[in-house]
Amino acid sequence: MIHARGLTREFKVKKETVTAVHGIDLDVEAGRLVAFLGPNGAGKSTTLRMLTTLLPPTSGTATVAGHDVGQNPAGVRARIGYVGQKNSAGENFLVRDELITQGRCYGLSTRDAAARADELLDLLDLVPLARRKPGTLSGGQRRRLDIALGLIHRPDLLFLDEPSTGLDPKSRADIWQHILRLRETFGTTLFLTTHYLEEADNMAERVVIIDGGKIIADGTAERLKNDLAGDHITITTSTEQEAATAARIGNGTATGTTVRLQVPNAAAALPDYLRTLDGSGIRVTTAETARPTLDDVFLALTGRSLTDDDIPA
Ligand SMILES: Nc1ncnc2c1ncn2[C@@H]1O[C@H](COP(=O)(O)OP(=O)(O)OP(=O)(O)O)[C@@H](O)[C@H]1O
Repeated sequence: MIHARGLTREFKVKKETVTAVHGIDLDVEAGRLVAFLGPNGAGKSTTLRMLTTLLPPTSGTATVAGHDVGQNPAGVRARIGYVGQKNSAGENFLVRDELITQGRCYGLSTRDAAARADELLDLLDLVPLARRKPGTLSGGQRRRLDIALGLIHRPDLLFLDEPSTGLDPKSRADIWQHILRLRETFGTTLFLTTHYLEEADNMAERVVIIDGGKIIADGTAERLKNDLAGDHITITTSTEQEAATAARIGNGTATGTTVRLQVPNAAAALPDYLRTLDGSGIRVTTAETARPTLDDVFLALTGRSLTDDDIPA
């Protein structure tokens, strides 16, 4: 569904050249749900804009939904949907009429556009709001309308830029339910950016991480966490001196009386570690194990946290 090779985009800023995206290779199979993650300025939006034909690449190629983005941008646009961060509905028409107008813009007959609008209103639980103006909808309802607008022409592939950002936790969960439902119903391939690592971890089948314009990790969240981050053991001791010794024994780090170690399998390693500490006369007051997060993956790869800059956790 997406095949990109050496995709690169440079921007000239005064006399300097900023390479926003640097030689990306990417293949996404039909029907997948892929989360595209990275810190601010990593190159996510620029990649999305190239794949959706909004921005020409400086070099490299991309075939999206069967068409080359450079040679046949109209062909690409006919087969993809794009839900940006800004609301795409206008203010003048009622919700259902917005959808019908969008369908007409894509060349559907009025009858087809109306049938499709009704199908999407139903799928996205917008039926009770069909006769309201978009300006009167809540943030979550508006986001659902944006998704419906992106789907009006039955695209094979839907790009979503931060679909859940700015919504309260309940609306975020609700948007995800709808995203999963539309995938089940239409088999649409979904490629989305998100700052919410937990959502990417729980929902996406595949996670692609970009940093400095380059893809630095690509795989299932489970595989990335197992291969690149590993589990954690955290213990506390009675004194800071004991913590320092326990950290040395376990090859970990001590902060005050807390010791943290990274191990491949924490549940298996913890009993041995506790026995060793006991043998060295160290009194452990608490012990716990934790599975890694996608942030641990990013930290292992770059030495930085994905949540360092103003990204919500
Ligand atoms: N039109 C432009 N002119 C100059 N530089 C740009 C332009 N668009 C993007 N950049 C730069 O390219 C880099 C990548 O930006 P991009 O918007 O793709 O990042 P992002 O990962 O989407 O970030 P965010 O999460 O903050 O939206 C950044 O350094 C940005 O400043």
